[in-house]
Amino acid sequence: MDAFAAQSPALPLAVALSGGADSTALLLACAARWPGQIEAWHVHHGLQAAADDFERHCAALCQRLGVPLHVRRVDARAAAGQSPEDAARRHRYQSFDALALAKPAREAIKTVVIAQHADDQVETMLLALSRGAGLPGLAAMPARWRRGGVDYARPLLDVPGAVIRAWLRARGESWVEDPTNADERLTRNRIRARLLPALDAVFPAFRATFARSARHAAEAQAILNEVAAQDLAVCGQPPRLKALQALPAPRRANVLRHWLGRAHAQTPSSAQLAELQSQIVAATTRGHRIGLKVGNGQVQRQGDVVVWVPAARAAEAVPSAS
Ligand SMILES: Nc1ncnc2c1ncn2[C@@H]1O[C@H](COP(=O)(O)OP(=O)(O)OP(=O)(O)O)[C@@H](O)[C@H]1O
Repeated sequence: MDAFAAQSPALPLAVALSGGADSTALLLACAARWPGQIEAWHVHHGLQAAADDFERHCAALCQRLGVPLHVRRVDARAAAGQSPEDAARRHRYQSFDALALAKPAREAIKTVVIAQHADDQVETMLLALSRGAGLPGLAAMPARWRRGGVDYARPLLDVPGAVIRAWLRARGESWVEDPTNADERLTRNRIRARLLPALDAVFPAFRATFARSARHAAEAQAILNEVAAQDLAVCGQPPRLKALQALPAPRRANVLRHWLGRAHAQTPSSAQLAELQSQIVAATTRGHRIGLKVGNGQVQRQGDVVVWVPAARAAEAVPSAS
């Protein structure tokens, strides 16, 4: 299991250690490969009774390996309308940001490694497909990205989960089993328990082929982002109505999505984008208004341009037309 064969990460490196099988294996592999250059980061979510077991396992493992362990405690309870997994992930990355900042520059961690594997990637793609996601969703999890001046990597992304567990067992290593993994009320767990065995039976190479599709989707999305940036430069910010009307429909959708995402952190649904497109195309005279609720605000026409205004200001200006 040489997860770093393709590219050596910048050191020193932190392993995001949950105490589960995958990150336990990743820590063991990293500590053997780069002794003295590794530390472990553990986030105590405080969500389940098992959280203390996870922390104890991490502490014992790190002590045995001589790896410094940094633990952060968070209250990762989900806000209204937020899934518990999303809340935990958000708190986790905020903790990683804080841990990355906690060091003086000369000792700064250069790379953080996360232990998601090939099965996790397939599950993420299937979840995206089930929601009718576009390319960004189908691209699933990137193998590398940058956040807060630190490189993040998922070196196990091509390794099947069963290979990781077999590797641990062969070494007599233990880990903590997350009790929620068996809970089939969670869609991801149903996918793991029911769909992956079926896929294995029909398409034995599905992990590799799905991963290839995810990479194709990520590459195609990168090109679409470039085209959108170029089109937005031509349309201006906020975009001019006439310039938007001159674009073919798929490129107009692409640039609108890009503009709303980058400039306003809003993600329109497919239905909203289709409605916005028809309002833009129909606005051929000065008198035509545009008004459509998107996220927590509204897209409106202001003279020659299209703007997005937050809900409070939208209410003052134009009555909602959506
Ligand atoms: N509490 C945590 N503290 C630090 N890192 C975490 C924590 N939870 C998850 N991670 C990191 O994020 C990755 C994905 O988390 P996820 O919850 O999807 O998997 P997991 O089942 O906990 O994985 P693992 O088998 O490694 O524990 C983990 O492999 C680990 O690298």
